[in-house]
Amino acid sequence: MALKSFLEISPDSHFPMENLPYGVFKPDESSAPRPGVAIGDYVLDLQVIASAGLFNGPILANSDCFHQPNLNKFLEMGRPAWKEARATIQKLLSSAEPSLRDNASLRQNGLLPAAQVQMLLPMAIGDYTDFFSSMHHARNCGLMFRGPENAINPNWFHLPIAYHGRASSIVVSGTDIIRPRGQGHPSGNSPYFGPSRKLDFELEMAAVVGPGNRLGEPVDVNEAAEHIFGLVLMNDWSARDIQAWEYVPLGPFLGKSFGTTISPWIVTLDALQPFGCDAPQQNPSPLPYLAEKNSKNYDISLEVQIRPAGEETSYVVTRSNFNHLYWTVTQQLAHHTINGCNLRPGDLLGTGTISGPEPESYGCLLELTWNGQKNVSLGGTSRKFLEDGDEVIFTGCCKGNGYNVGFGTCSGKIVPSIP
Ligand SMILES: O=C(O)/C=C/C(=O)CC(=O)CC(=O)O
Ligand SMILES: [Ca+2]
Ligand SMILES: [Mg+2]
Repeated sequence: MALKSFLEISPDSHFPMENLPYGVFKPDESSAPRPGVAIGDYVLDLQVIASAGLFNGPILANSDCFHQPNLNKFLEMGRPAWKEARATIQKLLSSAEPSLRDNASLRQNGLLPAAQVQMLLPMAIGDYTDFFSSMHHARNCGLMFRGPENAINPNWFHLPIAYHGRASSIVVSGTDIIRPRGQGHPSGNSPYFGPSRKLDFELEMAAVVGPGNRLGEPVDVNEAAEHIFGLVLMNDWSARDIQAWEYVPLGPFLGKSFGTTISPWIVTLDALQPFGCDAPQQNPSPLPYLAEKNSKNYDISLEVQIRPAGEETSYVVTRSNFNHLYWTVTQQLAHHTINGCNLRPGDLLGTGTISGPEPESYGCLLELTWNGQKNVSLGGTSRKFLEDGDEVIFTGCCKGNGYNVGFGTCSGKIVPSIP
């Protein structure tokens, strides 16, 4: 049974009372960024709510965490603060609670139509790491880049492989992506330099780090969930021609670092809790430091649409699910810290491309077109890789009984390379 708010919330909304995702926004161009929570078609301004003294629980009453231009301070406070904030906001928005419902001026200042505000990156991201945790994606990339002999390296089944990404070029949904220029090396030819000819998306999600750990003090895998505030949708834009030529032996560099897009709303692990499901059986069993008492994934349906340049209509090119990940986000986080590496509040851990087993569930054009050998159809037109003007739109949603816990969208449009 859905929780009841005094606000009218459509049953199709991604943002009912059960969700309450956090973001950062500006009410208008001239105002300062502040934290907010999405509720139906509105954004609840947490700075206004805090200034009105309505965060009156023991942890948040005297905190300035919602008077900040990003969520980092709140992320650092950890799960007790997150739980207190969620309980307070759920109560404030409920149909039975008068303090906001019956206060017209507070509603006027504190509840803004989502369509009118400008969303920003929700946190300052110090470091960004991208994992490689879908077995289907690993196998498909391996087949294309390395051949059938060693499509998946033996180490893949023993540890969550990752590379260090570039934090400075992470942008919020809606930001244009400039087609990168770089070197490619078609087989049998000399390298060329120019605009990427094989620009791709990668369907991913990412974990937002909470308190983090001190340098030299790893996080236990069974406590790793306490360090994850929530998840966002993520597009790890990838230039496949640049990547294929540069990545041996050190891994992704300029083929990935030109841009990564995340959705503006962080859906908390607390909101995702009802959608937890068993993670895949791991064979061989992981080493003890990666063995979880409770190995959990989430049932999150994911979809990618492309709106071709100059068209109003967008077309679904793939459907996948977060539960296809072989390595869980908690294993990823524990593994990241096992050598003593410190994670800090606001760090971003990409899951890796989330491909499922069927060709209709592959998470990037490289796999969907098998490196340009076939086309994906977009109504009257088709693509091997992205063209200038194409907009790529990700959505993610958990289906509850009579409600959704959704992520909204994560989108970006390709604009031409600089001349
Ligand atoms: O197989 C490779 O060499 C690399 C493939 C990727 O592009 C992987 C990557 O960015 C990680 C991921 O998204 O799973
Ligand atoms: Ca990736
Ligand atoms: Mg990227």
